[in-house]
Formats: sequence, structure tokens, C-alpha cells
Amino acid sequence: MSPAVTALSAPGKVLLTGGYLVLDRNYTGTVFALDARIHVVVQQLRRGHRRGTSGSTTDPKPTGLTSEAQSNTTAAVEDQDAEDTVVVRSPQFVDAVWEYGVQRCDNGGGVKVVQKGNGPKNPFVETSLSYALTYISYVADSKDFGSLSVTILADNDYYSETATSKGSATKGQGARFANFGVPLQEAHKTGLGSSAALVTALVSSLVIHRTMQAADLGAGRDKLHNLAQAAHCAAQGKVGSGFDVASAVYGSCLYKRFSPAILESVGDVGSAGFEERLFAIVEDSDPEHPWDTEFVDFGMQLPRGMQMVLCDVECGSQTPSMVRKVLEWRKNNRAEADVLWASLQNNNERLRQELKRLAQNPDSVTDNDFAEISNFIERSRQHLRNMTRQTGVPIEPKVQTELLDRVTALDGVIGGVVPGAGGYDAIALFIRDDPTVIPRMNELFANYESAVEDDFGGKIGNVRLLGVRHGSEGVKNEVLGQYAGWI
Ligand SMILES: Nc1ncnc2c1ncn2[C@@H]1O[C@H](COP(=O)(O)OP(=O)(O)OP(=O)(O)O)[C@@H](O)[C@H]1O
Ligand SMILES: C[C@@](O)(CCOP(=O)(O)O)CC(=O)O
Repeated sequence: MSPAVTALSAPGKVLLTGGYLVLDRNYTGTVFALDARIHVVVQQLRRGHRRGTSGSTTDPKPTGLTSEAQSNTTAAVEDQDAEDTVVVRSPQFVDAVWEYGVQRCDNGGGVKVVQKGNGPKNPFVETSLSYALTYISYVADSKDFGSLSVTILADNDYYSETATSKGSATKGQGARFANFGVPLQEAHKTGLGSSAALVTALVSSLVIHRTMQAADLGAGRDKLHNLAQAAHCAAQGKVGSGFDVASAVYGSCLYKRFSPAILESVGDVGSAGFEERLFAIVEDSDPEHPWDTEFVDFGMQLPRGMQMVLCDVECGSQTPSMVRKVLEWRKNNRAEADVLWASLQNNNERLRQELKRLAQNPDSVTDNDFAEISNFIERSRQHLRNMTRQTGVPIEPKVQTELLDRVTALDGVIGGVVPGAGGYDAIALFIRDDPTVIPRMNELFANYESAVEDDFGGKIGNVRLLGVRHGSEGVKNEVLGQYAGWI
């Protein structure tokens, strides 16, 4: 019997180095997991014994009941001729409720959730539900889920502040999770990988809830990774490198991507044979397409005396179109691209090795050692600026160059980059873990105004130090106490 409530969380990410390169298996990316996490709480509404497929009339509110109270409710609803429903809420946002009916598809097409009502869609939630329920029903050889209530809670740094979230912080309410007071579509994301953390936490919590125990999380990690990658790719409508899902599952690591062919033939939920194809992907049982992702050093730490911080610039980027343009340029300028890719890979690798050496030999950390880190970061940035010029894509646009240079000039700041795809997302900085550094940065940001004209017409807004730090840990079980007032 599944427990009444299951709670898990998965971390956000920063791709410190390897943006664009990591899309190609010949190169790697260094990804740091963050301590900003997305939490998912799954509650069983009633133990469903499906009697039909007519529309649900059941109150979708979570009961928050003990298992005993729940089985009483079960008895009360068992006779109802109602389809199972899944109600997903993101209570930090206005009207963020998605209600789905659960449909069993013929010919091995799996389990598909179908949104009720005409509200905005959430493809990441919808696809994760369909994928997880398909896998669960195939493994358990049962299509009985009962109705489920799912609550999503995101650490605040995933989104820029809003008037409401600022207010609730100053009044000391909702200390851990802010109320943003706006619809999710209006929240500005800071680029920490909310969708990958969400998909990972969501599919993991459903699979754990229905087919495993919380204690199985460690052993089930590879399968959860494969399922989350499949769901995230389907929801995005493209096969990315998957570094964000990988770090959400395993934590910080050096990442080499999987061969895209592994996920290319899964097909759509509902198509004949979908459940078997998905099962083979999750269980890694297709001899023609074995999972070939490579991780090195997962859980890697920063050197003693060093910290990573992020600064939101209240702007945001269009990653998919940037990726398209860079890949197009690479295709048409292969020789130049190969030189640039090789220089970046080489320098990125030296930076990673130096970070690792210092992390493993804390006694050898001296001021001078961080100077090496500074040099490698500067060199990576030079290559990224070349890439910006050559591709015509704002990977390190001028307003970000200016900001990075001005922060790096502060005493105690080791260096920084525009991580991932670059652009106008939050910047990542390595700083000395010394209490004087943050106040110096805040002083610079308090009246920060860009003095350059951007080469791509971009404009950064308020610069704000986020509270998020390096986290290193992947998906994990959570205790319920921290969600008081939200579930
Ligand atoms: N708190 C949340 N509740 C429900 N859905 C969410 C939540 N946060 C994010 N999402 C889903 O994730 C989508 C944002 O994902 P997207 O991949 O565009 O950005 P990201 O992963 O945060 O950033 P990036 O890819 O730049 O790192 C939202 O449109 C929504 O569907
Ligand atoms: C450009 C790319 O290599 C990194 C994108 O990173 P981010 O979403 O900007 O953190 C794309 C990918 O790896 O899927």
C-alpha cells in the first residue's frame, strides 16, 4: 500500500562551463547543483477503484488526512462512479491549479492525463504526469492510481522578486516559500532550471509514492534519471543536452551527454506501444540504444574558502533561439568552430581540474591558488566573447561584460561568468568565503547602472544578489514539517 503523503525535492543548476559544447558528446560541461530546490508533495486523495470514465465530481482539495482517516474516506468514495483525477497546485502563484483526468489508452499507449477546463497549460507538469503514470502502471501491472493531489513549492530564488514576495519577506511570513502574488506566466525566471528540477521532483515523487519506498531513492536514481530525461525532453519538444536534469537527479558533476537517439523513438503518449518503449528507456533495456551518459565527480565540492553566488539582472534570455543560431553558425563554419570549441574545452577542463585539486587539498589553498582560478575564468570569458562576436548571439553581451568586470574588480571576487547559454540570465560568481565580500558587492549593486550601450540592445534591470548557494546534492526525500501553511 502506498503511503498517504510523499515529499521530495530536486535542485536547480548552474552550468559553469560548457554551454553549447555540452550539446555534443565530444565535449563536456561542469554543472553545479544549487541549494535552491523545487519541492513536490504527493497526497493520495482516495484509493481509487475505477468503475467508469465519467467526469469527476470529487472535491479536488487535498485532504491532508492520516492513512486511517484516509481509508475511511476511501470507503466513502469507492462506490462512486468517478474517473481518477490529479490536481496539481503551485500555491505561491495566482490561479496556478491544473486539474487532469486520467485516461488509460488502448494498444499499450500508456496513461495520459487530460487537462480539464480552459486554463493555461503547463506542459512540464502534464508530460511528467503522463510519463510517470505510464511507467508506474506498466511496472505495477495496474492502472489503479486513485486520485492524487500534487503541491509544487519552489525556493524563492527561481523567480525575480515581485511586490508581493518582497512584502511577505519583510513581514517575516512564509519565511521559506514566498507568495509571489502573480500568475506563474508573469513571474520572471532567473534561469536556475526550474523546469528540470520540477520534472525530476515530480516524476520521482510519483514513482516513489506508487511503486517504491522513500528508502529506495538511492537505488532507483538511474531509472528516475532516465524517466525524468524522457519527460523533460518531451515537454520541451526537443532533445537538449540534459545537463539540468542530470544535476537535478545526481547533483554537481562533470557531465557528458547521452546519445540523442536514446529518446528519439519514444513517440507520443497514447500511440500504440508507448508504454513498452518508455519502460525500455527507463529500465535501460534496449540493446540498440543503451544509456551512455557519463558523470564524473558527482557531489563535487568547492574548494575550502570559496563560495559561489548568483546575481539576478532582472532580464532573461530566449535560450532555444540562441541555441539554434549557435548550432547553425557551427554547421556553416566548422573549421573556426572546431578551434573555438577545442580552446574552450581545454580551458574549461583546466579550470575544473584546478577546482578539484584545491577542493581535495584544502591545506594547499592560498591566495595565489585562487589567482589561477581567476585566470582560467578570464580565459573562458575571452573565448565566449569571441563566440559572441562570431556567432552574432549575445552569449556574453556588453552589458554583462561590464557587470562581470566591475564585480570581478572588487576585492574578494575571484571571477564570474554568464552561465549556461549566456545572455541576460543571472550571472554566477566565485567569491572568497569572507564576510566582507558580500557587503562590498551589495554596495556596488545598490546604485548600479550600466554605462555601456549593449551590442544586442539588451538592458539589465536591478542587479540583485540571490540568496542561492552551491548545493551539490541531487534529488532527495523531504520531511513534511517545512510545508506548514502550504499543504
Ligand atoms: N513553481 C512552478 N510551478 C509549476 N510549474 C513551474 C514552476 N516553475 C516552473 N514551472 C514550469 O517550468 C517552466 C519554465 O521552464 P523553462 O525551461 O522555461 O525555464 P527554467 O528551467 O526555469 O530556466 P532555464 O532553462 O533558463 O534554466 C514554466 O513555464 C512552467 O511550466
Ligand atoms: C546552451 C546549452 O548548452 C546550455 C543552456 O543552459 P541554460 O539553460 O542557459 O542554463 C543547452 C543545453 O545544454 O541543453
